[in-house]
Amino acid sequence: MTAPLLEVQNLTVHYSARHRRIPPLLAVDQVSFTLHAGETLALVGESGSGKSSTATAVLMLRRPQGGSIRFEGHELTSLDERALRVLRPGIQPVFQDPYGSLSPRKSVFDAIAEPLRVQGRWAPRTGPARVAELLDLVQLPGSVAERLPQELSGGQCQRVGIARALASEPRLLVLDEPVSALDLSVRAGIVNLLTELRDELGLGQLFISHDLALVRHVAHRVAVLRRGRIVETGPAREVCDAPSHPYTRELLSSVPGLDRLPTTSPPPAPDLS
Ligand SMILES: Nc1ncnc2c1ncn2[C@@H]1O[C@H](COP(=O)(O)OP(=O)(O)OP(=O)(O)O)[C@@H](O)[C@H]1O
Repeated sequence: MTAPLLEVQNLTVHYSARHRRIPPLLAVDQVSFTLHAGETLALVGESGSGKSSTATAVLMLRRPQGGSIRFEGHELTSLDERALRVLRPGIQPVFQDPYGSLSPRKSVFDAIAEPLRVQGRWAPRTGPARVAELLDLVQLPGSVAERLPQELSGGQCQRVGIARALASEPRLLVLDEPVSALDLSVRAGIVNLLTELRDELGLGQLFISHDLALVRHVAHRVAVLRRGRIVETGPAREVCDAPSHPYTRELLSSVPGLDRLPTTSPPPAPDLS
């Protein structure tokens, strides 16, 4: 079996209270999981369970107070900012709010070109062609390049956010509720795009969601977080169809229409050989 793309062990995240007599809030408590290339691992749990704090630590946007995060064999928690800057392109986020993650004053072209320029991968001859290629990869017409984010629909804007993430040639995408701010009618298109990109490019995906019906559809494995701890983990279909922890059952009972979802075959397991 190949080494995991991402290996998180005993991850711990605290937030200090403003008042020093109040103990720090333990948002993530000894969380461990692995993720392979080509695999989607979903982190689910109700609001405040520690999903985004885990994502923020994996992205190294905030250093955790304890535990280990290994990405492609590098221990991220022991690296300084300079060393992290070299590895950061490999782990890219896609956030919930498609408009909020793009500058309102930058055209789609500039938004996608920016990471290429910052990472020294821009050349006048090849740069524009790479932007066109990335737009094509997220199934947007080249004509959107000159538009501003506010001239796009939410779904188109999220596709631009994904293209911008892909510009860094990541191996891991951290998807923090990537469709929950979108109209129901466009969610399936974005979810299918993410799945196609995962399979085509062999990306690992850490898929954060409170929506178990969606997770059942897109993820290979799921880890259920409750108050910062993983209470249940396993293949997504097994956890969603026959949960063993009462908290997972409670989460599932609040999913409308889960029983009406089409019983399609589960996503093929990634090749871990
Ligand atoms: N910057 C912060 N400062 C202090 N406490 C925080 C901060 N960010 C998160 N928390 C707290 O940490 C806990 C976990 O929050 P987190 O945002 O990770 O959960 P979540 O599962 O992602 O929730 P949601 O689905 O609402 O985003 C919560 O109690 C939250 O109030």
